[in-house]
Amino acid sequence: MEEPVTEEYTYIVVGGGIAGVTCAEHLYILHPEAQTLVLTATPLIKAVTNVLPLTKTLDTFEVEEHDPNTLQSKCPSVSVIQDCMARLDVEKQLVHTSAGRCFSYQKLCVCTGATPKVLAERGPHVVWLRDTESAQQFQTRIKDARRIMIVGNGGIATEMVYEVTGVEIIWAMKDKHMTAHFIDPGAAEFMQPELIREKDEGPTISKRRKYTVEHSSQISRTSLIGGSLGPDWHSGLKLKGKTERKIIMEKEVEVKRIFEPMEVMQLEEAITRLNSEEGEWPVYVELTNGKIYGCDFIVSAIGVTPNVSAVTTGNNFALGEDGGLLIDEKMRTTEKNIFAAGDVCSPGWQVAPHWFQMRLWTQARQMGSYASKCMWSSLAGEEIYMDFCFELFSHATKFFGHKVILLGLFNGQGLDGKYEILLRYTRGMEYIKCVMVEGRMQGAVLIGETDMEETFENLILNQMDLSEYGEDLLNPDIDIEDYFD
Ligand SMILES: Cc1cc2nc3c(=O)[nH]c(=O)nc-3n(C[C@H](O)[C@H](O)[C@H](O)COP(=O)(O)OP(=O)(O)OC[C@H]3O[C@@H](n4cnc5c(N)ncnc54)[C@H](O)[C@@H]3O)c2cc1C
Ligand SMILES: NC(=O)C1=CN([C@@H]2O[C@H](COP(=O)(O)OP(=O)(O)OC[C@H]3O[C@@H](n4cnc5c(N)ncnc54)[C@H](OP(=O)(O)O)[C@@H]3O)[C@@H](O)[C@H]2O)C=CC1
Repeated sequence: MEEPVTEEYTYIVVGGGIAGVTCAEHLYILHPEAQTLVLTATPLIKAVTNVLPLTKTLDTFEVEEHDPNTLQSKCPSVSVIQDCMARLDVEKQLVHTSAGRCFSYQKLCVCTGATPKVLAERGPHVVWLRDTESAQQFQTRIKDARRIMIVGNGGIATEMVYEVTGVEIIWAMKDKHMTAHFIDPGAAEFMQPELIREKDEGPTISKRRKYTVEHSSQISRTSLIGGSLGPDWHSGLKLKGKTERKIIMEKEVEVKRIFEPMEVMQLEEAITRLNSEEGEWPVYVELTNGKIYGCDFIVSAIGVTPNVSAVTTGNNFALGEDGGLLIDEKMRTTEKNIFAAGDVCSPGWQVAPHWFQMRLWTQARQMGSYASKCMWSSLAGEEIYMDFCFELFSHATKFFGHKVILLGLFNGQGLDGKYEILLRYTRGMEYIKCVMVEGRMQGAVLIGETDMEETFENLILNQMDLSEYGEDLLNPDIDIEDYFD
């Protein structure tokens, strides 16, 4: 067979999500004369807009889906090609694609994101949420649903429980309290009243410029490589079932078995555990606490796995414990001239005491930006220093309609339970938690319009001894910003 012609690029970025697009945009700023290729499996790419700095390490921003031309017209030396990286030849520095094309690079950045982990017993009744296509499928299924089961206790489960109306939801979680992946039991209790409230149904106005992927065959449902959605995944969707909203939380459980109706009816012992008024459901789930629920479908919201297979096949990349591409402090993988950023990577450097990885939009953007500097500097022979954003974990989001800001070791991560907590709590208004070790602030959770994020960010970063202030640190009558800003 004839070898394809090799098309030459200085930089290749694989992936059109936040990490990849940010990396390409910043490569253009740093090195506009270089030819950069963004190779992406999806027809639409992500773009960050309306960036508003909240603190030194924290921005709020919106993410839109765009036609690739938008990036190409903004950054003329950046080309976007919709194709899938099928094989990577690290020796010859070549990327081979599914369409049979071949590209050479001097520096490559892998930004292929992550794929949802799906319950082991996946089948036609198990769905997940990752990209535009899976969100649309969820919308289609929810409209005829009376009861669904959501499995997981992280970001997606939390947002889905809040956004979906007109359906009975069984929320099955491993933990003792909801949203444990992000918040502590106190904060969960603060949010609890919103759980039972039926969310106002405003008009479904899409904040995101909406593009419909017309040819769903372009990405097969099983390939799981669509670009990841973000905070506004629900805007523009109608997420209403056909009954009354009701939430049943099943805590400290996992899924034991998933049954088809025929199978469950054959199990006499199972029938006795079913609620007699239930009638027939398309699928049944047995939980580890012995309960069996019938439902219309199951949502698997149990986290993500880095999407590394396209690069690891035939190569020897070192991987982190969670299966991501291991990267050093210059975002380099263990293969020459190959960098990685976003959900696909696992930081292998000695991270700062108040930073850790969470696979979030914010970090995908920060890593994409820093990776571009690392790629450029390694080509130009320039010295660069680690970006300041890796000094402090910070995340701004919304849960149950409340603004949530997480800073540093906000859940005492890595402190082995050896910390004190300072708390200020006004029901329905605000929840402020500080994690303290020997009078120094290590992390904070801020829920509501607290306006404390900048002050607390400084206090965590500068590790000032706050012992003398004791609980007055959160005294609402003392304006601590005057002391510490
Ligand atoms: C429903 C949902 C809600 C979320 N909400 C939030 C939130 O509120 N806040 C937050 O901070 N984070 C949120 N996240 C997480 C956040 O979206 C991700 O962490 C972030 O988008 C990851 O960006 P990425 O660029 O690393 O990967 P992705 O966005 O997944 O992009 C990966 C890209 O690589 C491409 N690709 C994959 N394989 C190949 C290949 N072989 N060849 C070519 N291209 C390939 C894909 O097509 C895609 O374009 C949410 C995630 C989901 C699913
Ligand atoms: N507002 C935000 O910031 C949002 C962020 N996201 C991000 O999108 C990505 C996908 O979200 P999501 O899927 O919710 O993932 P998350 O990583 O947020 O949460 C996954 C949850 O599932 C639990 N889990 C893992 N395995 C099982 C299992 N077999 N059975 C039951 N529960 C299990 C985890 O528990 P454990 O940790 O104990 O393993 C954890 O509570 C994540 O990177 C997330 O951070 C998504 C939506 C909103």
